[in-house]
Amino acid sequence: MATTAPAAHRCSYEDYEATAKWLGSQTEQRPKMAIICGSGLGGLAEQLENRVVIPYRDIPNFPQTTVVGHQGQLVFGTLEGHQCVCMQGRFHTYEGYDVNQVTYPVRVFSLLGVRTLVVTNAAGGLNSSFSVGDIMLIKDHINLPGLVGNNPLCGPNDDRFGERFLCTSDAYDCDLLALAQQTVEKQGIRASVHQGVYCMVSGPTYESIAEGRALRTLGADAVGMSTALEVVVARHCGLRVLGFSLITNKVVTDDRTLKANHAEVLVADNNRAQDLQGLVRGILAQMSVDPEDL
Ligand SMILES: O=P(O)(O)O[C@@H]1C[C@H](O)[C@@H](CO)O1
Ligand code: HPA
Repeated sequence: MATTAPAAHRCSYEDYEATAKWLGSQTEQRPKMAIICGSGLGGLAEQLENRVVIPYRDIPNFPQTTVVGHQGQLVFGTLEGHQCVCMQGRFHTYEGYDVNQVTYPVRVFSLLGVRTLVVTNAAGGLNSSFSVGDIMLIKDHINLPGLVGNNPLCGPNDDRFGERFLCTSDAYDCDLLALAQQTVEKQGIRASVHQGVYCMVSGPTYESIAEGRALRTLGADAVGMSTALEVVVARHCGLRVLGFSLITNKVVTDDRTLKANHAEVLVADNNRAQDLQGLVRGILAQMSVDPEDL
C-alpha cells in the first residue's frame, strides 16, 4: 500500500563529510556562498566566472534531479567578486526523495565553508496584487510539510550541525533583506518586486481552488514545492539566508477554466529569469567580500 512519505533516508555526519571532502578534492575554490537555482532559473550559474562544473551523477551520495528545468550539476565560480557554488537543479519530496535527501547539499555546503545561502524558486502567486513575472523577496515562510511532521530536523539531532530546537522566526536574514530592498530601489524595479510569505507544499499537484483559497487565508503570498526545508536545514547549521520567488503563474482561486501547468511555469521563467539574475547580481555587488574569499 502507498505511504504518504518515503521512508526516512538517514544520512550520517560521515556521509556529509565524505561528500564535502570529495568536492574539496575536485576544485580549489572554497565558496562562502551557495545559490540554489529554482525551476528554470539555472541561468544564474551560467554567469559565474572561472566555472568548475560537477554533474550530480559524479558526486558521492548526491541525489539526481528528475525534473524538467533542473539540470543536475554544481557550478563553482565567482559572481560579483564572491566565490559561489550554484545548484543547477534541486531536489523535491514529490520526486520521491525524503526530507534528508532534499536538504543533503545544504549540510555539505556548510561543511565546505559556505556561510550564506541564496534560495530561488518558481512559485504561484496568491497575493492578488502580484502579476506573473514579478519577484517576491521572501520575508518568511509557512513550512506546511514541516508543520505536520515531515521536517528535516526530526530524528536524532546531530549537535555538530546545530541545536535540537531551532528558532525559525528569524529564518530570512533582515540585513540581507534590507540590502535586497535597497538594490530594488536602486535598480528602479520597485513596481514588480514585493516582499511576502512563501508557503511550501509537497506537490506535485497544483492547488485546487479550495486549497488556493485556504493558503491565502493562512497568510501566504506565494506557494511552491521547495525551499522551506532547505532553509530550515541552512538555519540549523547557522547559515544566513536570502530567498527569492519568481511568480510564474497565478494560483487559481475562482475560475475553473484556468489550469496551472509546468510548461507555463517554465515560460514565465524564460521571460523573466534575467530580471531575477540582475537583482541577485546587484545585491552581491553591494555585499562586502570576505577577504579570505579573495
Ligand atoms: O524548484 P522550484 O521550487 O523552483 O520548482 C517549482 C515547484 C515545482 O518543482 C515546479 C512546478 O512547476 O516548479
Ligand atoms: O502554482 C503553483 N503551486 C505550487 N508550486 C508552484 N510552482 C510554480 N507554480 C506553482
